[in-house]
Amino acid sequence: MKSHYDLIAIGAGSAGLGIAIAMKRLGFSVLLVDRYDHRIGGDCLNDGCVPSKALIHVSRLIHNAKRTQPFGWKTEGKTDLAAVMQYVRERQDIIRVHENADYLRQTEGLDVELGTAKFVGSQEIEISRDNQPGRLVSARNIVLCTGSKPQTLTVDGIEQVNIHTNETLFSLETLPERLLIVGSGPVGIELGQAFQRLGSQVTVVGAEDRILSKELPDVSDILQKRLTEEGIEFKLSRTVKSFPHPNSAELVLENGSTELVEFDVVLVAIGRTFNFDELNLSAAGIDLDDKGRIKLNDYLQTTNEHVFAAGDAAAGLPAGQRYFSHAAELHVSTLITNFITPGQILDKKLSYDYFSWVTFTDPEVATFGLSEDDLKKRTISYERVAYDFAHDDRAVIEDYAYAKLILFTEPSGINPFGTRILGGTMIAPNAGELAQELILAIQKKLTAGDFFNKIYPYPTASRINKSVWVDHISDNLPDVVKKAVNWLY
Ligand SMILES: Cc1cc2nc3c(=O)[nH]c(=O)nc-3n(C[C@H](O)[C@H](O)[C@H](O)COP(=O)(O)OP(=O)(O)OC[C@H]3O[C@@H](n4cnc5c(N)ncnc54)[C@H](O)[C@@H]3O)c2cc1C
Ligand SMILES: NC(=O)c1ccc[n+]([C@@H]2O[C@H](COP(=O)([O-])OP(=O)(O)OC[C@H]3O[C@@H](n4cnc5c(N)ncnc54)[C@H](O)[C@@H]3O)[C@@H](O)[C@H]2O)c1
Repeated sequence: MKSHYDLIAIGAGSAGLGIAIAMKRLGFSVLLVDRYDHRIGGDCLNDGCVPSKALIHVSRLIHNAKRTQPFGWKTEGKTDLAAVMQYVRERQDIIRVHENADYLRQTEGLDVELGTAKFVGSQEIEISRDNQPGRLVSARNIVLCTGSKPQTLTVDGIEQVNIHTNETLFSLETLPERLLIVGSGPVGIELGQAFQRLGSQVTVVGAEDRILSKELPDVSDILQKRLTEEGIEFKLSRTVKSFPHPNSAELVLENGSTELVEFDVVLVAIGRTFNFDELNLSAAGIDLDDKGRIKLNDYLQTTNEHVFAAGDAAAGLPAGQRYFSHAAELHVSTLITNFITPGQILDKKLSYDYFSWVTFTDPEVATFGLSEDDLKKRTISYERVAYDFAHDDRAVIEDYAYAKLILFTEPSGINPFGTRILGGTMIAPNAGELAQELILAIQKKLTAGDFFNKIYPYPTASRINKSVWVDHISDNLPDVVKKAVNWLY
């Protein structure tokens, strides 16, 4: 193996794999480093997106089977969690066939080194295993793709509790009767619904007064109501004060009063922290900010001009933090564009203006483009257009009339057909798929007229993307336009 590369990627998760493979395919010499072969694929493959979505898939099958009872079917039985986790592992193994060191070496032609990387100079790292002195390698540019790990909960009595994070949860073999989830963000809520559907009694404790606090309150309210109907108990505006007993948690409310909840297993899902401790960042002149994130400029560059960050490790971006596999994809494409663009003046700044994400609950929540907060901060004029699926035939047929689409659009003006979408949120079954057309519309600056003129097969669920405009345009047609068409008739 070489000792100097065009690029070294530290960490082989979504970010590291993405940049290493793309740069190698472009003809650069690339070294990809991760601690162990089985960590290749990072959080997403090993203990994030893939296992959680596989678990959600099985839990949905079980839930849907139970819903056939009113039509004469009898469904009974108990979830065999060992079999469910076996299914999860099998899905991971299928993906792992092309996410492992041998495959990457042989098929992608990458140099892959297994070991822990630490900086020993501004463009030089040492890769060691088992704390033994390791190999020294340098590169023109180094990209930190070291990801994130779960925040730990530090309260009295925690050592006596059967406690898990997303890193250990998927090795459970027996379904907990009572699962206490601390944290009401996407990890807690997605996995909470999955375990409730598998048969656990789930209680969610959240510090804030609503679940999924990064979403609009309208949306989190609808979701919370539906999850409550499925049997999840919510203990919001509360934190865990202590675990006085291996099976009970003392919760503290905002007014200082306390209450006890009983459980068998705890899942902690209270956000993310970073893997910077072993990297010896100071040896390369890489500074952290006061929140422990790597200081970055808009071009994902650290305080060392040859070192960049991507993926969860890039939480210190001026544009804000986004912990998603596809945020890593966006970081990678921005970095590569800038690496191969002549002259810094043409470099692309990282922007989340067209970014989107999906929370894979049932119903799903899809959020895209500029948020209402972004619009207010940037003093951009907008209108809030809300559409209830109660008026949509497909939603009536398939019993999701509770669903909702909220768009932030340009003000209608004299020609409502020319209005464009700026951002929005949808809560509905398959919202993640339904919203893709809206996301493309934002990116390609499509107008209300483009949707209006499209004929959607009846009764496709995506007709909603037109219906919202039909109602909005009808409501906002200026009198002068009505007079003109009446005259023309
Ligand atoms: C339960 C859960 C569900 C999720 N679901 C989704 C989802 O549905 N969709 C979505 O988009 N996102 C989802 N995410 C988020 C997503 O998993 C992460 O944003 C993504 O995996 C981050 O990728 P990354 O490459 O930045 O980091 P990681 O995947 O964490 O990879 C970092 C790698 O760096 C290695 N590393 C760290 N330090 C060193 C070092 N010093 N030397 C060598 N190697 C090192 C680690 O071993 C690791 O393999 C989910 C997260 C969780 C926890
Ligand atoms: N579908 C997806 O794309 C998906 C799914 C899961 C996770 N993720 C990513 O993973 C990241 C991490 O998710 P997460 O849910 O762990 O974190 P999060 O930061 O999004 O949410 C954590 C929640 O826990 C609460 N909390 C913090 N400390 C607490 C305490 N002591 N007691 C009670 N509540 C407490 C916070 O107020 C917050 O609401 C997310 O930001 C998301 O980007 C994405």
